[in-house]
Amino acid sequence: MTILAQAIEVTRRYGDMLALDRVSLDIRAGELIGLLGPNGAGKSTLINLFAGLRRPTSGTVKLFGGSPLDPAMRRGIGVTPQETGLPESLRVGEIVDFVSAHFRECVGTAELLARFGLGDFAGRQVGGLSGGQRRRLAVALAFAGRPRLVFLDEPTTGLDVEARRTLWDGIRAFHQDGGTVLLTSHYLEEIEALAERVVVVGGGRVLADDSMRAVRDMVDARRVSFAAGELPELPGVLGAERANGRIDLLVSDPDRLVVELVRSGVPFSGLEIRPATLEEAFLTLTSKDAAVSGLIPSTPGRTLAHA
Ligand SMILES: Nc1ncnc2c1ncn2[C@@H]1O[C@H](COP(=O)(O)OP(=O)(O)OP(=O)(O)O)[C@@H](O)[C@H]1O
Repeated sequence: MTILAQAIEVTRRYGDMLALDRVSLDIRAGELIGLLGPNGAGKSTLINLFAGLRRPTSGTVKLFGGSPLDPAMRRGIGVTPQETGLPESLRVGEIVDFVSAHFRECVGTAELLARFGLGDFAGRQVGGLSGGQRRRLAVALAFAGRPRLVFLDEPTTGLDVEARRTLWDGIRAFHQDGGTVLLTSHYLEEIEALAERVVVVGGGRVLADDSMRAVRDMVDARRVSFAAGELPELPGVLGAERANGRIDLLVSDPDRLVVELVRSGVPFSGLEIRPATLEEAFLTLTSKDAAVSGLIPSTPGRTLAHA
């Protein structure tokens, strides 16, 4: 499959802050990729690099085989940043016309607005739109110039359920026509609804890169926590941490773990079992401490991206 955009061993620093640390990622034609990660993980930075808005400190970023700094390459992409300021006094239709005028081919104002549920608002001033309508307009603008590749940074933050679904439909329609999308989100359900491939970033690194299904399986983990001394080898442990006298084990089958723990005869107390959050699951799975602590043998899942 054709690679449309590529990050190769990309590092980006802001002063002392390491926002991206040797990240490699290929975006192939026709993919709908969900980029998932906690605040500050480096998602926006990665989009800004692909969009030519920032340069890497080291490593290479390619867009359509060329440089993202080249306007000819950038004309093939559409971007909606996390925050957009649209002129309040312009009408919705005028803004779409203005953006479209920058591209050789465009979707057309009426069709674009209809796709994003804004068909009735072409004549309305932006100042008269609700927050959700503005956000939908900002996302629609990324598609105005018939891009091959679209980057959407948290497209649905702040939208109600109906507006979110309308926006998802617009994104899906573009994808079904062969378009390629990379979108970021904090919401697993959003990534689940849209993406086929999921890239999880944390602390500036790619922590996992796999199909939605494989990532879902990884996240279906439970955290079993208790106080104990040295542990024997226990089955099905995906990750382990020891802090403040307690041991935290990330497991897919907590019942089996507890049975084996009792069987081992190791004294323990204060047993707690709770679902692992997405963030916890990935951070624990990739925790170097778990592997080197000697607490238990650590066997990272096959889907993990290795350092
Ligand atoms: N212009 C900047 N100057 C200094 N530090 C920055 C700048 N932009 C980003 N950072 C830092 O780089 C890190 C990555 O930021 P980035 O915005 O890429 O993360 P993110 O995953 O998009 O986060 P969020 O989900 O909160 O939007 C953060 O620690 C952030 O504070």
